[in-house]
Amino acid sequence: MNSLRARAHLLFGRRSHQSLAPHQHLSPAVANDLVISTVDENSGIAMLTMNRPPANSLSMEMNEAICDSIKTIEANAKIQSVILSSTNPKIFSAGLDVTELVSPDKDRLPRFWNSLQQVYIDLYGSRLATVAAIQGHAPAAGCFLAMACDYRVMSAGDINSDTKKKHVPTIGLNETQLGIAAPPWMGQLLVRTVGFRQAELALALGTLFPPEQALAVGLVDDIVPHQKAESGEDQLIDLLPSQIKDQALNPLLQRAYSQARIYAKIPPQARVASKMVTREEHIFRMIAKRDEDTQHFCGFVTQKAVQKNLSAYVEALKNKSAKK
Ligand SMILES: CCCCCCCCCCCC/C=C/CC(=O)SCCNC(=O)CCNC(=O)[C@H](O)C(C)(C)COP(=O)(O)OP(=O)(O)OC[C@H]1O[C@@H](n2cnc3c(N)ncnc32)[C@H](O)[C@@H]1OP(=O)(O)O
Repeated sequence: MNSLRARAHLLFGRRSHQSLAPHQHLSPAVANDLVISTVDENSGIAMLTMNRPPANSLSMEMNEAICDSIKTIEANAKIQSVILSSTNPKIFSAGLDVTELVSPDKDRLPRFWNSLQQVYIDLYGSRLATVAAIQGHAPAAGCFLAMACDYRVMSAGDINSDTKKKHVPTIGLNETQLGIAAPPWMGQLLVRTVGFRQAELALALGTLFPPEQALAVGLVDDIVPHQKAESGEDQLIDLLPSQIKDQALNPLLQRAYSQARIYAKIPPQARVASKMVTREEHIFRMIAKRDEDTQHFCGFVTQKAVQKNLSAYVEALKNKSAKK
């Protein structure tokens, strides 16, 4: 147990981040614009709210802001749990910023990929208990963010009171639909989350699961109907950043908060040591294979056929948005 604790300290206590990250960090002020951090030392709970309109897509700067925010919260010994949420009520994260992938700058592309690897190392390997509050869509790397957390709660969707249209969020690794493959470590994370056969099917087909199906395969742990709650807790209200202060009666955030509180009450050494049991080898593998992974990614993405698919995909995204 002692040696396990020592190793837990090595991996989760000291930040691997500082010694490993081959990328520049943003100043906290900039990072705070992209990811808003709020903390409540009394409850031991923090909230990281992604705030990169329009879709919280993951640019290099966004990845760096996520890592910086985790690092800052981890440095506060009073905090044990963190909720990962979004200022956009319809999109948790649209995954990688696809504009990073099309006609990429050859110097930036590997740094961009390193920044995503760092999110894996820092979020999946965090000493904090992490709860994803998935209000809206979470495709591809958006799904990865959720899977890298310890617990996932997802909104069942809602009905627009004006148009009466139903909004149903979806989650999954849809890369094949873009003509690309999920990186091996992201695909393996899906295998560990939903099991081999479900992952094999979902990866090949690029399945985006609506909430009920996501729950059925184990991609999320809980789904929450949208009906507004009758009352909110003061502690949650205090934790919400001003951009989403009006969400105190949102049952999804309330559910995420209650789960964060459950985690915060578990003795941290025991919680962190048990988190290591399932995650340590995968974090170390990423660290060991980081350069190889970056080379594969850059080689794959810059292929002519892949660039053609990605360009067409970005064009279709823009056209879709313009038609609204
Ligand atoms: C040994 C073997 C080695 C093998 C090596 C293999 C290595 C693998 C290499 C490849 C790995 C690549 C990994 C990729 C992972 C990813 O994350 S790729 C990104 C995938 N994301 C998506 O497909 C999501 C695309 N977006 C949507 O589907 C929708 O936007 C939405 C469902 C999220 C939301 O829909 P809606 O609410 O209707 O909004 P929209 O009008 O569509 O979008 C609003 C706005 O946001 C912009 N946007 C959306 N998504 C992105 C994005 N991902 N990146 C950048 N921008 C995005 C969209 O263009 C609109 O913008 P404007 O209003 O036009 O400004």
